Amino acid sequence: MSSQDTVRHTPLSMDGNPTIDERASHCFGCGPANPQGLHLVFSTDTTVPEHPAATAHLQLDRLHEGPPGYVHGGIVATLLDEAMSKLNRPLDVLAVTRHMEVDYLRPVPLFQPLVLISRHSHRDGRKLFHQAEIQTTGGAVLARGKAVFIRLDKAILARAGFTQPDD
Ligand SMILES: CCCCCCCCCCCCCC(=O)SCCNC(=O)CCNC(=O)[C@H](O)C(C)(C)COP(=O)(O)OP(=O)(O)OC[C@H]1O[C@@H](n2cnc3c(N)ncnc32)[C@H](O)[C@@H]1OP(=O)(O)O
Repeated sequence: MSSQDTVRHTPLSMDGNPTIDERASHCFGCGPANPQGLHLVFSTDTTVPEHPAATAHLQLDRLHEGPPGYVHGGIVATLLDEAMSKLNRPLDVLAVTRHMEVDYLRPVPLFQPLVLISRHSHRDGRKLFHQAEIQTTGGAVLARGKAVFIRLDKAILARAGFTQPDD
């Protein structure tokens, strides 16, 4: 089953109980209300429910330049992180990135269509292990990321100091 998931990071079970990112819609990666954001639009694929995948198609310009003509490395990491974060909703968890590693395999070009793909690998208690790639439309892998996301609950939210912005 495939569905388009433009904004939400939060699990389906929280629908009707919007959390911070849903109310704000300013996520740099996918928030439609962020004027400087990347406005990524993902499709999530839950054909294999235990290994959901997310895909976005994008093309960047000089706003995101690092080396001349290529995407800044921090933006590359952002893209991978955002793609992996989109796996949490189909897994029905609210989670944030705890650890991420990036392999910069080839420079990522500006002004060319790119494909951003992520897939959930496995889970160990509250830890979720995800992977992501930035590819050319021909399937060449330009960058690869792996991350550990931590499932949040109310106690962790309070301990970590996450607070809700004013309405
Ligand atoms: C208000 C909030 C709203 C949230 C909205 C959600 C929307 C999301 C939007 C998404 C936007 C895009 C996404 C973003 O940008 S999310 C934004 C970026 N991320 C953050 O800001 C998270 C900051 N971190 C924290 O707040 C805390 O660390 C949390 C709360 C996550 C856990 O703090 P806590 O004190 O509870 O735990 P811990 O930190 O000691 O450790 C946790 C576990 O991790 C294991 N570990 C560590 N390293 C590794 C490693 N390399 N390989 C394998 N495992 C590793 C470690 O051993 C431990 O395991 P275990 O002991 O449990 O077995």
